[in-house]
Amino acid sequence: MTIPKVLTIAGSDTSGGAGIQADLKTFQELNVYGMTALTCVVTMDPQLWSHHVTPMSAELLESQLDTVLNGIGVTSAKTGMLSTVAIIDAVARKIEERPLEHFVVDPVMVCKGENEVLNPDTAEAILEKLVPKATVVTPNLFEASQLAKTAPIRTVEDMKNAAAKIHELGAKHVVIKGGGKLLHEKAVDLIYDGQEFELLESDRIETNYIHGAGCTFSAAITAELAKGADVRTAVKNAKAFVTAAIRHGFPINSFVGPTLHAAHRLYRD
Ligand SMILES: Nc1ncnc2c1ncn2[C@@H]1O[C@H](COP(=O)(O)OP(=O)(O)O)[C@@H](O)[C@H]1O
Ligand SMILES: Cc1ncc(COP(=O)(O)O)c(C=O)c1O
Ligand SMILES: [Mg+2]
Repeated sequence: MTIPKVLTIAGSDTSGGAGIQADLKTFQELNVYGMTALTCVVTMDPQLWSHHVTPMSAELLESQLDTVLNGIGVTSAKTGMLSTVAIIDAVARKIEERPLEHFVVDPVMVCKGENEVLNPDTAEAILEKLVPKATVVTPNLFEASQLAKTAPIRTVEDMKNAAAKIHELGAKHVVIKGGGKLLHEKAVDLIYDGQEFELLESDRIETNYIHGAGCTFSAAITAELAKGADVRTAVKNAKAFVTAAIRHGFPINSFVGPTLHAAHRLYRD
Protein backbone atom coordinates (compact mmCIF):
# COMPACT_ATOMS: atom_id res chain seq x y z
CA MET A 1 0.00 0.00 0.00
CA THR A 2 1.30 3.48 -0.77
CA ILE A 3 0.21 6.28 1.49
CA PRO A 4 0.59 9.89 0.28
CA LYS A 5 3.24 11.84 2.18
CA VAL A 6 2.42 15.39 3.25
CA LEU A 7 4.21 18.13 5.12
CA THR A 8 3.00 20.87 7.45
CA ILE A 9 5.20 23.90 8.05
CA ALA A 10 3.56 25.41 11.14
CA GLY A 11 3.73 26.35 14.79
CA SER A 12 3.13 24.17 17.83
CA ASP A 13 -0.10 24.98 19.69
CA THR A 14 0.77 23.58 23.09
CA SER A 15 -2.95 23.27 23.90
CA GLY A 16 -3.27 20.78 21.04
CA GLY A 17 -6.23 22.10 19.05
CA ALA A 18 -4.60 24.27 16.37
CA GLY A 19 -1.22 24.49 14.63
CA ILE A 20 0.89 21.49 13.87
CA GLN A 21 -1.13 19.35 16.29
CA ALA A 22 -4.37 20.02 14.40
CA ASP A 23 -2.62 19.35 11.11
CA LEU A 24 -1.22 15.97 12.19
CA LYS A 25 -4.53 14.86 13.71
CA THR A 26 -6.29 15.79 10.47
CA PHE A 27 -3.69 14.02 8.30
CA GLN A 28 -4.08 10.88 10.41
CA GLU A 29 -7.88 10.99 10.12
CA LEU A 30 -7.66 11.40 6.34
CA ASN A 31 -5.19 8.55 5.76
CA VAL A 32 -2.09 10.44 4.70
CA TYR A 33 1.37 10.26 6.26
CA GLY A 34 2.12 13.57 8.01
CA MET A 35 5.53 15.16 8.54
CA THR A 36 6.42 18.45 10.17
CA ALA A 37 8.68 21.48 10.00
CA LEU A 38 8.14 23.44 13.20
CA THR A 39 8.30 27.26 12.97
CA CYS A 40 7.55 28.31 16.56
CA VAL A 41 6.11 27.19 19.86
CA VAL A 42 3.00 28.94 21.24
CA THR A 43 2.45 28.79 25.01
CA MET A 44 -0.39 30.27 27.04
CA ASP A 45 -0.49 31.96 30.39
CA PRO A 46 -2.33 29.45 32.62
CA GLN A 47 -4.35 32.18 34.39
CA LEU A 48 -5.09 34.62 31.55
CA TRP A 49 -4.59 32.42 28.47
CA SER A 50 -2.69 35.20 26.69
CA HIS A 51 -0.45 33.70 23.99
CA HIS A 52 3.32 33.80 23.81
CA VAL A 53 5.12 32.89 20.58
CA THR A 54 8.73 31.63 20.62
CA PRO A 55 10.13 31.37 17.07
CA MET A 56 12.56 28.72 15.79
CA SER A 57 15.69 29.97 14.06
CA ALA A 58 15.50 30.09 10.26
CA GLU A 59 18.49 27.68 10.17
CA LEU A 60 16.66 25.07 12.21
CA LEU A 61 13.61 25.42 10.00
CA GLU A 62 15.79 24.96 6.90
CA SER A 63 17.24 21.73 8.34
CA GLN A 64 13.74 20.40 8.91
CA LEU A 65 12.72 21.34 5.35
CA ASP A 66 15.85 19.68 3.96
CA THR A 67 15.05 16.51 5.90
CA VAL A 68 11.58 16.23 4.45
CA LEU A 69 11.89 17.81 1.00
CA ASN A 70 15.31 16.44 0.05
CA GLY A 71 15.56 13.37 2.29
CA ILE A 72 12.05 11.97 1.82
CA GLY A 73 9.97 13.90 -0.71
CA VAL A 74 6.35 15.04 -0.65
CA THR A 75 3.82 16.06 -3.25
CA SER A 76 1.78 18.32 -0.98
CA ALA A 77 2.65 20.74 1.78
CA LYS A 78 0.86 23.41 3.76
CA THR A 79 1.93 26.37 5.83
CA GLY A 80 0.38 27.60 9.08
CA MET A 81 1.80 30.08 11.57
CA LEU A 82 5.11 31.49 10.30
CA SER A 83 6.54 33.63 13.03
CA THR A 84 9.32 35.69 11.42
CA VAL A 85 10.24 37.15 8.04
CA ALA A 86 13.43 35.04 8.06
CA ILE A 87 11.30 31.90 8.38
CA ILE A 88 9.04 32.97 5.52
CA ASP A 89 12.11 33.68 3.35
CA ALA A 90 13.48 30.22 4.16
CA VAL A 91 10.19 28.53 3.23
CA ALA A 92 10.00 30.46 -0.07
CA ARG A 93 13.59 29.54 -0.95
CA LYS A 94 13.19 25.85 -0.20
CA ILE A 95 9.92 25.60 -2.11
CA GLU A 96 11.61 27.23 -5.10
CA GLU A 97 14.43 24.68 -4.98
CA ARG A 98 11.99 21.76 -4.81
CA PRO A 99 8.67 22.78 -6.36
CA LEU A 100 5.66 20.95 -4.94
CA GLU A 101 2.68 19.61 -6.80
CA HIS A 102 0.34 21.24 -4.27
CA PHE A 103 1.20 24.07 -1.91
CA VAL A 104 -1.54 25.21 0.48
CA VAL A 105 -0.87 28.54 2.18
CA ASP A 106 -2.97 29.18 5.29
CA PRO A 107 -1.90 32.78 5.96
CA VAL A 108 -2.27 32.68 9.75
CA MET A 109 -2.11 36.25 11.05
CA VAL A 110 -4.27 36.03 14.15
CA CYS A 111 -5.20 33.50 16.81
CA LYS A 112 -8.89 33.22 17.70
CA GLY A 113 -9.54 35.02 20.95
CA GLU A 114 -6.59 37.36 20.30
CA ASN A 115 -7.37 40.57 18.44
CA GLU A 116 -3.95 41.67 17.33
CA VAL A 117 -2.08 40.72 14.21
CA LEU A 118 0.75 38.42 15.28
CA ASN A 119 3.32 40.46 13.38
CA PRO A 120 2.62 43.05 10.64
CA ASP A 121 5.96 42.37 8.89
CA THR A 122 5.11 38.73 8.40
CA ALA A 123 1.76 39.60 6.80
CA GLU A 124 3.58 41.53 4.07
CA ALA A 125 6.17 38.77 3.56
CA ILE A 126 3.46 36.09 3.22
CA LEU A 127 1.75 38.25 0.61
CA GLU A 128 4.93 38.81 -1.41
CA LYS A 129 6.78 35.53 -1.06
CA LEU A 130 4.27 32.74 -0.48
CA VAL A 131 0.89 33.71 -1.91
CA PRO A 132 2.28 33.82 -5.50
CA LYS A 133 3.43 30.19 -5.10
CA ALA A 134 0.16 28.89 -3.64
CA THR A 135 -2.05 26.28 -5.27
CA VAL A 136 -4.64 27.33 -2.69
CA VAL A 137 -4.58 30.18 -0.17
CA THR A 138 -7.08 30.02 2.70
CA PRO A 139 -7.46 33.35 4.53
CA ASN A 140 -10.20 33.99 7.09
CA LEU A 141 -12.08 37.28 6.72
CA PHE A 142 -9.51 39.32 8.60
CA GLU A 143 -6.57 37.80 6.74
CA ALA A 144 -8.31 38.27 3.38
CA SER A 145 -8.77 41.99 4.05
CA GLN A 146 -5.07 42.23 4.97
CA LEU A 147 -3.90 40.42 1.82
CA ALA A 148 -6.29 42.29 -0.48
CA LYS A 149 -5.71 45.58 1.37
CA THR A 150 -9.44 46.23 1.61
CA ALA A 151 -11.75 47.50 4.33
CA PRO A 152 -13.18 44.88 6.73
CA ILE A 153 -15.10 42.17 4.84
CA ARG A 154 -18.72 41.79 5.91
CA THR A 155 -20.68 40.46 2.94
CA VAL A 156 -20.36 37.89 0.14
CA GLU A 157 -19.79 40.78 -2.31
CA ASP A 158 -16.88 42.00 -0.17
CA MET A 159 -15.49 38.44 -0.20
CA LYS A 160 -15.65 38.25 -4.01
CA ASN A 161 -13.90 41.59 -4.35
CA ALA A 162 -11.10 40.50 -1.98
CA ALA A 163 -10.77 37.08 -3.66
CA ALA A 164 -10.20 38.75 -7.05
CA LYS A 165 -7.47 40.94 -5.58
CA ILE A 166 -5.75 38.00 -3.88
CA HIS A 167 -5.91 36.00 -7.10
CA GLU A 168 -4.07 38.83 -8.83
CA LEU A 169 -1.21 38.31 -6.36
CA GLY A 170 -0.60 34.96 -8.05
CA ALA A 171 -2.45 32.32 -5.99
CA LYS A 172 -4.08 29.77 -8.32
CA HIS A 173 -7.12 29.29 -6.08
CA VAL A 174 -8.37 31.58 -3.34
CA VAL A 175 -10.62 30.19 -0.62
CA ILE A 176 -11.97 32.83 1.77
CA LYS A 177 -13.53 31.48 4.96
CA GLY A 178 -16.65 33.37 5.97
CA GLY A 179 -17.10 31.07 8.94
CA GLY A 180 -19.13 32.50 11.80
CA LYS A 181 -18.20 36.13 11.14
CA LEU A 182 -19.94 36.97 7.86
CA LEU A 183 -23.30 38.78 7.78
CA HIS A 184 -25.02 35.61 6.62
CA GLU A 185 -27.18 32.89 8.17
CA LYS A 186 -24.92 30.09 6.88
CA ALA A 187 -21.19 29.41 7.30
CA VAL A 188 -20.13 30.46 3.80
CA ASP A 189 -16.74 29.92 2.19
CA LEU A 190 -15.89 31.24 -1.28
CA ILE A 191 -13.68 29.54 -3.89
CA TYR A 192 -12.24 31.60 -6.75
CA ASP A 193 -10.00 30.22 -9.50
CA GLY A 194 -9.68 33.39 -11.56
CA GLN A 195 -12.77 32.51 -13.63
CA GLU A 196 -15.67 31.52 -11.44
CA PHE A 197 -16.83 32.23 -7.91
CA GLU A 198 -18.31 29.27 -6.06
CA LEU A 199 -19.98 29.54 -2.67
CA LEU A 200 -19.82 26.63 -0.25
CA GLU A 201 -22.49 26.81 2.43
CA SER A 202 -22.88 24.73 5.55
CA ASP A 203 -25.02 25.09 8.66
CA ARG A 204 -23.68 27.74 10.96
CA ILE A 205 -23.07 26.05 14.29
CA GLU A 206 -23.68 28.03 17.48
CA THR A 207 -20.52 27.28 19.42
CA ASN A 208 -17.41 28.83 20.93
CA TYR A 209 -15.44 25.64 20.45
CA ILE A 210 -13.82 26.43 17.10
CA HIS A 211 -10.18 26.74 18.11
CA GLY A 212 -8.06 25.35 15.28
CA ALA A 213 -10.89 25.22 12.73
CA GLY A 214 -8.83 27.05 10.11
CA CYS A 215 -5.78 24.82 10.58
CA THR A 216 -7.98 21.74 10.37
CA PHE A 217 -9.64 22.99 7.16
CA SER A 218 -6.34 23.77 5.38
CA ALA A 219 -4.77 20.49 6.54
CA ALA A 220 -7.78 18.59 5.18
CA ILE A 221 -7.46 20.39 1.82
CA THR A 222 -3.77 19.40 1.72
CA ALA A 223 -4.54 15.77 2.51
CA GLU A 224 -7.29 15.54 -0.12
CA LEU A 225 -5.04 17.09 -2.79
CA ALA A 226 -2.30 14.59 -1.91
CA LYS A 227 -4.78 11.75 -2.44
CA GLY A 228 -5.50 13.05 -5.95
CA ALA A 229 -8.60 15.20 -5.60
CA ASP A 230 -8.95 18.32 -7.75
CA VAL A 231 -9.00 21.60 -5.85
CA ARG A 232 -12.78 22.04 -5.76
CA THR A 233 -13.37 18.50 -4.55
CA ALA A 234 -10.58 18.83 -1.98
CA VAL A 235 -12.10 22.04 -0.59
CA LYS A 236 -15.60 20.53 -0.47
CA ASN A 237 -14.38 17.42 1.34
CA ALA A 238 -12.38 19.59 3.75
CA LYS A 239 -15.46 21.71 4.47
CA ALA A 240 -17.48 18.59 5.36
CA PHE A 241 -14.61 17.37 7.58
CA VAL A 242 -14.26 20.67 9.48
CA THR A 243 -18.02 21.14 9.83
CA ALA A 244 -18.28 17.77 11.60
CA ALA A 245 -15.25 18.67 13.74
CA ILE A 246 -16.87 21.99 14.76
CA ARG A 247 -20.24 20.34 15.44
CA HIS A 248 -18.52 18.17 18.05
CA GLY A 249 -16.08 20.78 19.43
CA PHE A 250 -15.57 20.61 23.20
CA PRO A 251 -14.03 22.69 26.02
CA ILE A 252 -10.64 21.71 27.44
CA ASN A 253 -10.56 24.48 30.09
CA SER A 254 -12.47 27.67 30.82
CA PHE A 255 -10.73 29.55 27.97
CA VAL A 256 -10.63 27.33 24.93
CA GLY A 257 -12.39 24.58 23.06
CA PRO A 258 -10.90 22.82 20.04
CA THR A 259 -12.74 21.04 17.27
CA LEU A 260 -12.96 17.25 17.37
CA HIS A 261 -10.83 15.88 14.55
CA ALA A 262 -12.30 12.39 14.90
CA ALA A 263 -15.90 13.61 14.49
CA HIS A 264 -16.28 12.53 10.84
CA ARG A 265 -15.39 8.99 11.96
CA LEU A 266 -17.19 8.82 15.32
CA TYR A 267 -20.43 10.57 14.43
CA ARG A 268 -22.02 10.26 11.03
CA ASP A 269 -24.72 12.90 11.34
N1 LIG B 1 -19.73 28.65 13.60
C1 LIG B 1 -19.38 27.94 12.52
N2 LIG B 1 -20.24 27.05 11.99
C2 LIG B 1 -19.91 26.32 10.90
N3 LIG B 1 -18.74 26.43 10.26
C3 LIG B 1 -17.85 27.30 10.73
C4 LIG B 1 -18.11 28.11 11.89
N4 LIG B 1 -17.01 28.88 12.14
C5 LIG B 1 -16.11 28.57 11.19
N5 LIG B 1 -16.60 27.64 10.33
C6 LIG B 1 -15.91 27.03 9.17
O1 LIG B 1 -14.65 26.53 9.64
C7 LIG B 1 -13.65 26.72 8.64
C8 LIG B 1 -12.53 27.57 9.24
O2 LIG B 1 -12.96 28.92 9.25
P1 LIG B 1 -12.54 30.00 10.34
O3 LIG B 1 -12.92 29.51 11.70
O4 LIG B 1 -13.12 31.30 9.90
O5 LIG B 1 -10.97 30.00 10.15
P2 LIG B 1 -9.82 30.48 11.13
O6 LIG B 1 -9.75 29.43 12.20
O7 LIG B 1 -8.61 30.51 10.28
O8 LIG B 1 -10.23 31.83 11.65
C9 LIG B 1 -14.36 27.34 7.44
O9 LIG B 1 -14.80 26.32 6.57
C10 LIG B 1 -15.56 28.04 8.09
O10 LIG B 1 -16.64 28.25 7.21
C1 LIG C 1 0.49 27.40 16.45
C2 LIG C 1 -0.82 27.96 15.98
N1 LIG C 1 -1.10 27.97 14.66
C3 LIG C 1 -2.26 28.48 14.20
C4 LIG C 1 -3.21 29.02 15.04
C5 LIG C 1 -4.47 29.56 14.41
O1 LIG C 1 -5.53 28.71 14.65
P1 LIG C 1 -6.92 28.72 13.84
O2 LIG C 1 -6.99 27.42 13.10
O3 LIG C 1 -7.99 28.81 14.90
O4 LIG C 1 -6.91 29.87 12.90
C6 LIG C 1 -2.98 29.05 16.42
C7 LIG C 1 -3.96 29.62 17.34
O5 LIG C 1 -3.85 29.52 18.54
C8 LIG C 1 -1.74 28.51 16.90
O6 LIG C 1 -1.46 28.49 18.23
MG1 LIG D 1 -6.60 30.52 10.91
